[in-house]
Amino acid sequence: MDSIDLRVVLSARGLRRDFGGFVAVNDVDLDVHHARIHALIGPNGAGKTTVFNLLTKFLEPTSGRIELLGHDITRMPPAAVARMGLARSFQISAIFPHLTVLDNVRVALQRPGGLSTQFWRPLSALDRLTPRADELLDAVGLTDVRNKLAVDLSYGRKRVLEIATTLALDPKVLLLDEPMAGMGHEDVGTISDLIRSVARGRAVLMVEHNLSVVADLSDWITVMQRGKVLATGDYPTVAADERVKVAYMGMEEG
Ligand SMILES: Nc1ncnc2c1ncn2[C@@H]1O[C@H](COP(=O)(O)OP(=O)(O)OP(=O)(O)O)[C@@H](O)[C@H]1O
Repeated sequence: MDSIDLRVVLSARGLRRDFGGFVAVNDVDLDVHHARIHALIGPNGAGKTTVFNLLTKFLEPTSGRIELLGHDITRMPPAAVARMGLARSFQISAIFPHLTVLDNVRVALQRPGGLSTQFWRPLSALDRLTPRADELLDAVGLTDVRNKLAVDLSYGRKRVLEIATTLALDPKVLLLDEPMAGMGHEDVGTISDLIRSVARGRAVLMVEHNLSVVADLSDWITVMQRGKVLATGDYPTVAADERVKVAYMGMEEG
């Protein structure tokens, strides 16, 4: 097997987070591989968002260890982890609605590490970033709306723009929070294609409720329930797991 493709870029061991007496994440092990799409799924309240918050260091783990690209990041601040190559794509709130699509990407390109936007720089100072911004817009299919205000884009394309601003950081690992939330049928196809293409050069870990998208996109799946890993494997393996079927019984598919 190809050692590069199978490289573990992000891993967690024995990850735990307590809130008062409540254990939201309990002894979670996770390995995220370069150039693979890994889905984190599970019923509401399973602990998926808390795992994301722990991996990005928005929350401190109660115990356990997290490694990014072979470095222990367990006690590192979020900005340092972002600079090392871990990016999280939020929902569309992360874009500037009254800047153009191009300027949103150019602003994103001038903030290495992503967390310290330098607002005082005039936009004209961003001119040198235009070629790279155009490349990114082309890669995500937004060239035709490059000069539109972000606020005027459809919901789906706002989400694409938001992902493009995250890709401006050229992350090694991209965490996607429910990329299909609120998407219409057409947009689901567009975003799926985009996720596939961005995963060629980096690891993608996504929380997603839409199980047909998970089945279609994921190379590997971790199923959580009540804070713990219930099952892990490829889609056919976890879909055939009796414990997973029971966990999902009565739960509506996205
Ligand atoms: N800051 C907090 N304080 C107390 N409890 C919390 C906190 N954050 C999360 N929890 C609890 O931890 C559990 C896991 O929540 P989490 O949001 O991680 O689940 P989830 O799998 O992302 O759920 P959903 O699919 O509904 O988003 C829930 O019971 C939640 O109420």
